[in-house]
Amino acid sequence: MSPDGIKLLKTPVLDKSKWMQLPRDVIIGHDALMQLPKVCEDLQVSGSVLIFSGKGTMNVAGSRVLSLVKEVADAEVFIVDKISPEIISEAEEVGAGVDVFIGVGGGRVIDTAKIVSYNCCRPFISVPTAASHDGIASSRASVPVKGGSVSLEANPPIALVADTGIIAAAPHRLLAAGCADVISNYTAILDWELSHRLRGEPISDYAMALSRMTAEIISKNADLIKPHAEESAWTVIKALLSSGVAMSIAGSSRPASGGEHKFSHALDQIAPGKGLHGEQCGIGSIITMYLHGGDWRSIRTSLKQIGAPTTPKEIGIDDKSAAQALILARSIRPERFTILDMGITEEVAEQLIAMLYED
Ligand SMILES: NC(=O)C1=CN([C@@H]2O[C@H](COP(=O)(O)OP(=O)(O)OC[C@H]3O[C@@H](n4cnc5c(N)ncnc54)[C@H](O)[C@@H]3O)[C@@H](O)[C@H]2O)C=CC1
Ligand SMILES: O=C(CO)COP(=O)(O)O
Ligand SMILES: [Zn+2]
Repeated sequence: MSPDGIKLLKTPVLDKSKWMQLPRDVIIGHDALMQLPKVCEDLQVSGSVLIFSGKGTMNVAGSRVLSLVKEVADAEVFIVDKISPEIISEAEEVGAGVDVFIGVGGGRVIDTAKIVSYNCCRPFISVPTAASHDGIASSRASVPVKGGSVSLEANPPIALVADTGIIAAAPHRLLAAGCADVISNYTAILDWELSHRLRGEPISDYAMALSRMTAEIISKNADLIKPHAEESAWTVIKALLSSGVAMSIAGSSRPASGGEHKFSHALDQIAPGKGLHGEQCGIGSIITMYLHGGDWRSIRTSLKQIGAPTTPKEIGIDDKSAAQALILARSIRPERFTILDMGITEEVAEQLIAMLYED
């Protein structure tokens, strides 16, 4: 039985075999970056290292990572200014023959490092500079493609090095987005259960339980998530790690990505560069929780307490575009069945967006 008492169909176990990959070394804390040479030693990293970083995150942490890694190996830098299949191919050419990859930055940098590492069959180390997304330790990489987005199998990091000093110093908007990405697990799970009931899609009770528990921890502690506090960075990083592990257990992003994520991917098409991934997922989650008949107001309250946006207007997106994204969502990854795939008319989409502004 599922926690809500619903009888769930099980996949036959006899012919089942599963390979889960999880991070080996996890270092979270103040000045964790300084542990990098030791981590490299522990993992027997020597030879050549390619560091992926962004233009901004190079200054935040990339340069320090470069000099620390140079103590134990030859290291070069590849700057990732966006994630795309073309950039990934280019990075793979540069990375051919490299022993280890390190991703230092936000979600796009880390996903690039992760997918290149997988395609080059070499390990990667994740060094998030912000707690803005739950891909810091997952085994999936999200890549935008023409007309949508794909979730690709990738290497989870062999090590996660999360420096809470750096993460706490990042703009609060990024931390709040990470919390929203995790809170949206509530509706991702509801969508997964819906697809299980309607389509017979296999589910994982463990991945669901871990994902739900992670969302609960962030929601319950919403009033304790404060800007630029290292304790808050700790709490959120642990949640992002555990949400990533849920994805690795499931072997897909299903426990952490449902209709609210399809809505976010649709917004990336309709209004690119406005909201952060987690912010968009949080707004989507209020809507899909309403459609599931759940407590959408409490999702909204938690997001507000944390300082995450709850309306399209707050992220510079007009309501009409947001309503269009609710409709477009079903054409993104149609194989991922969610509540947004059940048919939403233009009129209903507009009403759902208007609801976000209600007291
Ligand atoms: N693979 C997975 O399982 C998952 C992947 N994702 C993907 O991750 C991406 C979203 O990640 P985000 O980090 O929100 O976006 P992002 O990588 O675009 O970063 C957002 C912005 O924050 C900046 N930034 C990062 N650290 C900073 C710091 N310390 N100080 C100042 N600025 C800093 C970046 O330079 C960038 O401008 C999306 O592409 C999404 O699809 C999201 C969740 C899970
Ligand atoms: O963002 C994710 C989980 O938070 C997973 O990404 P996808 O929506 O690309 O599968
Ligand atoms: Zn997400």
